[in-house]
Amino acid sequence: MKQSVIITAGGIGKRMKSDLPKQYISVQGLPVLMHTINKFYAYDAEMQIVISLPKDFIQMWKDLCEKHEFNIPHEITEGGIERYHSIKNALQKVKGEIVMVHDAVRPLVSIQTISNVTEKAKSKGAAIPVLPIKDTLRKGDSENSQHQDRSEFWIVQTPQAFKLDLLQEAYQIPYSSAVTDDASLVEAMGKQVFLTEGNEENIKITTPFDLKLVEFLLEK
Ligand SMILES: Nc1ccn([C@@H]2O[C@H](COP(=O)(O)OP(=O)(O)OP(=O)(O)O)[C@@H](O)[C@H]2O)c(=O)n1
Ligand SMILES: C[C@](O)(CO)[C@H](O)COP(=O)(O)O
Repeated sequence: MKQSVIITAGGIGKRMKSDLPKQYISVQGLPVLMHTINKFYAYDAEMQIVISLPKDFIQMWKDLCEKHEFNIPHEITEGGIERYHSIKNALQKVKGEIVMVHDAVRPLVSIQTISNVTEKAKSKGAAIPVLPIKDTLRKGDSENSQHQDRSEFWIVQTPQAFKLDLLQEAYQIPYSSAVTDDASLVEAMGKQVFLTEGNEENIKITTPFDLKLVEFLLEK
C-alpha cells in the first residue's frame, strides 16, 4: 500500500521566541526538519514526503538542503495561517492510500511509533499515538478546582495516520481554533479515532526548554 507523510513545518514558532523558525534551528549539526525527514525515510524509503514551509523561508530551506547535501526526495508546499491551513494545502499533493500528518518539530519520533499508527490506520482508518498522563490532574482555577481521574486522559502526539479519503473529507470542515489536531477533525465527522502507543522522546519542540531536551536526547 503506497504511503505518504505530510511533515508540517509552516509555523514561525512564536513561543520559541527565536528569529529563525524552530524547524530550521540546527541540532547536532542538522536542522530539526532534516532529522524529522530522516526518520520517515528510514521507515520507508519509498514513502511520498510532502513538507509545508513558511512562504518567506522556502528559499532558505533549499539553500540548507544544498549546504547539507540533503538529497531525500520531498515536495514543498506553502504553509498557511494556521497548522490547519498548512495541512490542507499539503493534502492537495498527497497520493498515498494511507497518509500520516506529522509535526516537523517532533524529530524524536520512533520507527515503532510510525509503524504503530500505520498498521492501525490500515485496518481501522484513523490512528493516533498517545501516552498516559504521569502527573496528577486538576480542573478549574486557583479558587475552585477538582481532582480528575487521570486514567481517563491521554497525551496526544503525531504522526496521526488516516486513509486518504477520510482525511480529505475531514479537511472539508471549516477551520476552528478548537481543532488542534487532525484526529479531532475526523472525529467531528462522527468517525472513530483509534489509539496506539507513542514514544516518550517524541516531544514537540515548543519552547527553548524543549529544544534543550531534544539536543540532549539526540546526543545519545
Ligand atoms: N501555520 C502553521 C502553524 C504551525 N505549523 C506546524 O505545526 C507544528 C506544531 O505547531 P506549533 O508547535 O504550534 O508550531 P508554531 O506554530 O511554529 O509555534 P507557535 O504556536 O509557538 O507560534 C509545527 O511543526 C509547525 O511548523 C504549520 O505547519 N503551519
Ligand atoms: C498536533 C499536536 O502536536 C498534538 O499534540 C498539537 O496539538 C499541535 O500543537 P499546537 O500547539 O496545538 O499547534
